[in-house]
Amino acid sequence: EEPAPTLYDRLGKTEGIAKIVDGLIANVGAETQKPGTLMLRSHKPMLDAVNGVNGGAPTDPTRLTRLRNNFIDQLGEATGGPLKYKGMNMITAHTGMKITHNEFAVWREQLEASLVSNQVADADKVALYAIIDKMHGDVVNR
Ligand code: HEM
Repeated sequence: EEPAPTLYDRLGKTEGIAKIVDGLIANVGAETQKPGTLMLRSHKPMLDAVNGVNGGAPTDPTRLTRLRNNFIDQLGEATGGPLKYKGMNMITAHTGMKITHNEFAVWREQLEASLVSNQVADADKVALYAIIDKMHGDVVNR
């Protein structure tokens, strides 16, 4: 008998998780362009490194790609897939950003919009949010 599909399988394996992460990144990127947005503050150092400042050369053009690939690995591992997260732990990755609960909530709305556009089933969203929300304390107020 076949083993029950894991959350990793139900999300569409690495390809499905990559689409979710790319949707999140696109949504957060669009959010950082809005006037008065909460999301620019925490993301500005990374965006400056990727885009360069005042027409200057980027100092770290692959920084966002590394975050993307690390996030895919992290979710691919945490949902029961064969991927292995090799990035920083969540406390270290977010220390110094002083992310507020409110900023976390906006980021979570960007994730929600990606889950909706990728047609993730409600039960799978609940399972994914259980993973995400467990990390709230490691990400917020660091
Ligand atoms: C549970 C929720 C979250 C998870 C799972 C998560 C995951 C990650 C991961 C895997 C990295 C890359 C670490 C590395 O490359 O070693 C990262 C970096 C980052 N996170 Fe998060 N994150 C979360 C919430 C947030 C929130 C709410 C914000 C801001 C509103 C945020 C902003 C950032 C930024 C700006 C970086 C890039 C660091 C840099 O390269 O400068 N994260 N996050």
